[in-house]
Amino acid sequence: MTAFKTLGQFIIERQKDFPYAKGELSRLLRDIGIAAKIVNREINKAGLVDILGDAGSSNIQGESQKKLDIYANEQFIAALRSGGECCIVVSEENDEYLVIDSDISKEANYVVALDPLDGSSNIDVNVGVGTIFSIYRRKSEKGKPSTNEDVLQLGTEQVAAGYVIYGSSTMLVYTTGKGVNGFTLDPSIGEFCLSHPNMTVPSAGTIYSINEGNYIHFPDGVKKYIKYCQVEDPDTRRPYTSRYTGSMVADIHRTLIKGGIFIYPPTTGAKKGKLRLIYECNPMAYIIEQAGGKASDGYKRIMEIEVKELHQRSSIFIGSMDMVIKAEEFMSSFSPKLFVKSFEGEVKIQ
Ligand SMILES: O=P(O)(O)OC[C@H]1O[C@](O)(COP(=O)(O)O)[C@@H](O)[C@@H]1O
Ligand SMILES: [Mg+2]
Ligand SMILES: [Mg+2]
Repeated sequence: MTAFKTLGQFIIERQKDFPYAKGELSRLLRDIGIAAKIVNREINKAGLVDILGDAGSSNIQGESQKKLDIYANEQFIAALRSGGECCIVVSEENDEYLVIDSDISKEANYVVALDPLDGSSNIDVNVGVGTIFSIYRRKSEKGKPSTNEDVLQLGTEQVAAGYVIYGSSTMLVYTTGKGVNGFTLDPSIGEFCLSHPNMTVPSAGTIYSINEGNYIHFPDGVKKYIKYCQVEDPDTRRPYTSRYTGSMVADIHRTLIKGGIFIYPPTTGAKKGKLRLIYECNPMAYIIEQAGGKASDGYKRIMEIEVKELHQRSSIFIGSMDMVIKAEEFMSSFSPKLFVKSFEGEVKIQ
């Protein structure tokens, strides 16, 4: 019987990659793993406990919050608070950033950005959902008040990022800038075990993932790229197949393993796309880049996009290197940046 390395063992072992490490990041990743297990337990019995459906409140983005959004948010914040390695939390479900004011956290080094429950529209229908996290070092001095500088950092400043997918099995996938590793939760021992070491995304794939229901609102570059994916051409293994779950975590996880491209473009209703830069696009971009793939807004590298607001949105083209490059070519040919700037007006002309 193969003895699998647990997440805890792996984290400690990998600490040697960071000569000056004092174990803070290791403990922080441990805390995230604990919260993921607690949320997983509730998701697994969602239909039996009062955790499905709307919470009756909405977040700053005007989205109605699901009970599981709130529950997951509370569990992750509680685990980060009791673990003591996190001083600030940015969450999709909190309008402002949260300063963790416990004594031990005042001396903490790390800022955590969270999408506590990703794929909320799929909760009640038992389709895979997830949690996304991103970790930064604080910029403000320890013990001093936190500032916007702490939370509005470029994606390139991430020290770690990851996601949990609550699917047919529950997995935690993360990077600290030295490759990507995946751990599967073994419910019989309550441990995440290393099941997918050194994950890499194939440079080419045959799957494209986009909500085609918004087709008429897409910029020409995206419309043309979709047409390109659907053309018969065996040499380039086209037509590609279409897969879209409505949960970014599930679509990115499939893309990481099988290759492909996931696109959430600007639309007339959302000129900057829908997904949030700090706790959805940047962490996923870090993981996919660390796995050998690419992530941009159709023009610019996601992790170099200036962060001005907590819940700032960005369009995203992410996945296999060759496919993202091809999609970017279509964007620059048919939706040059200037064009997109005045996108709303153009729709009427198209
Ligand atoms: O229904 P749409 O517009 O295609 O949007 C689906 C996208 O929205 C999201 O559900 C947004 O995330 P949240 O569920 O965390 O708000 C993504 O997971 C998913 O990729
Ligand atoms: Mg999300
Ligand atoms: Mg969410």
